[in-house]
Amino acid sequence: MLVLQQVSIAYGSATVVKDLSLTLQQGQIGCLLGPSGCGKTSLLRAIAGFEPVQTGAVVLAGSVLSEPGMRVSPEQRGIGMVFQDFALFPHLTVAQNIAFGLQKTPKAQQQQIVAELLALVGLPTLADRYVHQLSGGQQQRVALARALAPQPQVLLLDEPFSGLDADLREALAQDIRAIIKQRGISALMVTHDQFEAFAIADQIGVMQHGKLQQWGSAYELYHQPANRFVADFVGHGALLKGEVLADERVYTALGVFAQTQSTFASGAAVDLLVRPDDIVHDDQSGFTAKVVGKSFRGSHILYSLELEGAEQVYCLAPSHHDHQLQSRIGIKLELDHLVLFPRA
Ligand SMILES: Nc1ncnc2c1ncn2[C@@H]1O[C@H](COP(=O)(O)OP(=O)(O)OP(=O)(O)O)[C@@H](O)[C@H]1O
Repeated sequence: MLVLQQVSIAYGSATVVKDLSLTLQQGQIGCLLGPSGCGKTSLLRAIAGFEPVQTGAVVLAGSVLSEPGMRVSPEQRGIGMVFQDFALFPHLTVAQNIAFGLQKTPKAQQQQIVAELLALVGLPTLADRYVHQLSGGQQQRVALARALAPQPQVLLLDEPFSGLDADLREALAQDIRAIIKQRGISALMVTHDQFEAFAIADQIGVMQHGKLQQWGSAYELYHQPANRFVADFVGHGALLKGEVLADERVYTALGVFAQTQSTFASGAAVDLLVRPDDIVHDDQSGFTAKVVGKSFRGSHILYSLELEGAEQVYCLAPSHHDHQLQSRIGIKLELDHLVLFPRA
């Protein structure tokens, strides 16, 4: 189990990670998501032992690896790292790259481990190739095998797919998830791409300005975002103005809805999160909206709709529901539960 307890990281006087706590259970895959510069890589580097912590502690399987003034060296942490640019050695073969961290292991055993890992990452015949003779996806598999060779307890991956094209990223993300699960180790990955995080992670952390805004499953982030930032950052959505009525139901331009919990009292001004899949096209509905934008997504079309009163929402409709720009369509808002924020 990897535990971060109120970790802060600073470069000079600039604190770039603040009081960040999270727990990654043994065997779990976590992902850190967040805008550029929010501190994701700094946090990964601190876990790996390349940066000191100013406050708090990094604890792995009950042992403190970092605290202010103390840092176990990166080689002694039992943590493997896969970098964005793969960082493979060009003058070594695939097998030599994988064996790089095994110098204290007897040769025969090294060969066995390399063969096992090459099979695991699906490259059993490429042991003698050099890096320049491999595709990007193959290089990333070799980088993964090299990081796994010393049998780390935790694997850290910093944007491991960013140099690869979209189709390959998705396939590789699935494969890497399966490989990590097969080894039973924990992994923490940094990515810019939320769909990649959804595909690979058990738990996702959303960071902003060095702070962890929420740590939860993809489902929780999407359906129960902790705050506006997470609501906006994860998935598509719009905020609809609402007023809480005397009976605590919420009045909006698309109807009146009961609060899931009575969080907001009568008279409160709120914003209701509306996801594109919450809006359903229905010509029988008493509510209509004007089509002001349209984006074809293959099986679906994402519509931007303008309501009476100029508020905008999105609607994800099956792609045979083909409506013209500027036309008016009937819609209804179908909500399982309400996600409400106090009006900004
Ligand atoms: N070695 C360093 N010295 C000084 N400042 C640094 C150093 N490394 C990073 N920073 C700063 O720390 C902040 C966090 O950077 P970090 O690389 O951790 O963010 P990130 O979320 O990984 O960003 P990106 O998604 O763009 O890679 C940024 O403001 C960055 O400029």
